[in-house]
Amino acid sequence: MQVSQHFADGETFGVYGEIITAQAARPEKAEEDKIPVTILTGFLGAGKTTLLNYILQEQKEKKIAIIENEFGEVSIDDSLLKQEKLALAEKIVVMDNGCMCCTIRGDLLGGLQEIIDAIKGGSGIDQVMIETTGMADPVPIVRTFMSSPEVTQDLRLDAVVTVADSKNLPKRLDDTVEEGKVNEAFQQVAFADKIILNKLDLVSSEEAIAIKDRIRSINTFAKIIPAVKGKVKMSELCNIRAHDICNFVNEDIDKDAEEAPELSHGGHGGHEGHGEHGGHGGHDADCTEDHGHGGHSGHGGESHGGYGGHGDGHAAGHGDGHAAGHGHKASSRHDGRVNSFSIVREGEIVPRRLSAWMQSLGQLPPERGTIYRIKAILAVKGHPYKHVFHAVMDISDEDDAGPWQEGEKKVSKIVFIGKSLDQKFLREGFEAIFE
Ligand SMILES: Nc1nc2c(ncn2[C@@H]2O[C@H](COP(=O)(O)OP(=O)(O)OP(=O)(O)O)[C@@H](O)[C@H]2O)c(=O)[nH]1
Repeated sequence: MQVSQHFADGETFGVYGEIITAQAARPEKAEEDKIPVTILTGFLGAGKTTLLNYILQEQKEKKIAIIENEFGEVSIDDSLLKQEKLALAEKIVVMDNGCMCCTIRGDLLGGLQEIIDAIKGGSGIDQVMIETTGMADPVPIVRTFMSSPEVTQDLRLDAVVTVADSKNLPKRLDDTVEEGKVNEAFQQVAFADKIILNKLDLVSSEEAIAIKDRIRSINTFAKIIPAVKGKVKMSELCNIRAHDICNFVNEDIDKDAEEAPELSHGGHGGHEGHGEHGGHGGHDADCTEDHGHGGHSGHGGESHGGYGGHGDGHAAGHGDGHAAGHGHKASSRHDGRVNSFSIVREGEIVPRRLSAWMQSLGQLPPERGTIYRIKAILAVKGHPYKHVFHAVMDISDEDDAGPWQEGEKKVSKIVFIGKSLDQKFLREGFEAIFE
């Protein structure tokens, strides 16, 4: 399905290749009236169940429904934890199928429908958590969600939250995976809107900082929350509107620059590193829609230089209106397999060029890398509103946020997360859509 966005001057643009959009199927109900859904992901044993139990036991202000999938046998420990959960949750739907990426759609839709029925039946459920045990990445869930108007009529995808094990995540990220397989730890970090850095009691403060930096190098915009035994505030997990792209306008990209001001000296692009681990594939042929990426040696940009900045720093980096692709987060020292970078650019975007560029991104040739996620706020010529764009793999959503204020600098920001991304190519492409 291709979606076009109409601008004041009558120009249109279609975006990002073949797309399933929430916008196309957007139901009438106001977003704030829908029940938020959090996808909880994380490596085996990272502490997802512990976190859920903590929330259910300690923070009872919400009535939570849980969807979880079971894989194989669970330990006695797990069973006990899950029994507790059963007693405390408002409703639990268990999906117990094998290959999640093949069966997710029907199962998940069935589970969500049960919950929607319970909501309509007056259960008072005001939060849904989907626990993704045994699953590499949340994309199939996001995809199912965003392409199912029967679900999005009543529920709204709030955030993908990943529980990371501070002790073991570094090892998992260093794992060499067989050719054609994905390193799941990278996926889980890359697709997160928020990361709960759990088990901090098991590491030194140096190790904690190192893993935080490493997470940041993979995912520029996810907020990282420190935790022990999953003790995080409910407000950190639920109703955070991380998937509400309009909410992104004032956050995310700038936040990163603020966090690392000492790194901010916008002005030069990254140099390329090399990732010997190429693509990754799915479980089987049927899974490739969600997991299949051709295996090939790739190169990934190591990012050096600060995050170009904003406010004054930004003006210094971009004031002359060209300075392509400047300013991005210093990081990605470890490898070029999965990383993120951002571009901030002042000026106005030509709608027709944006259209062509977005479409080309949707069909990025393998040698240019694989885009996992994009978040962007765009200043489009002739368009009075901030245009926001959010893509998870090939699933995208776009909308208008607030209007540009009188005298406000027209600054566009875009963040990419992906594998073996050709930064130079993407930066030049972005630069070329401006007037
Ligand atoms: N030391 C320490 N142990 C923790 C922490 N959080 C969880 N654990 C323990 O880690 C083990 C795994 O925790 P779970 O909550 O079952 O992890 P999970 O991610 O749900 O595991 P799966 O469902 O098997 O993927 C349990 O023994 C927990 O008690 C923590 O912050 N510190």
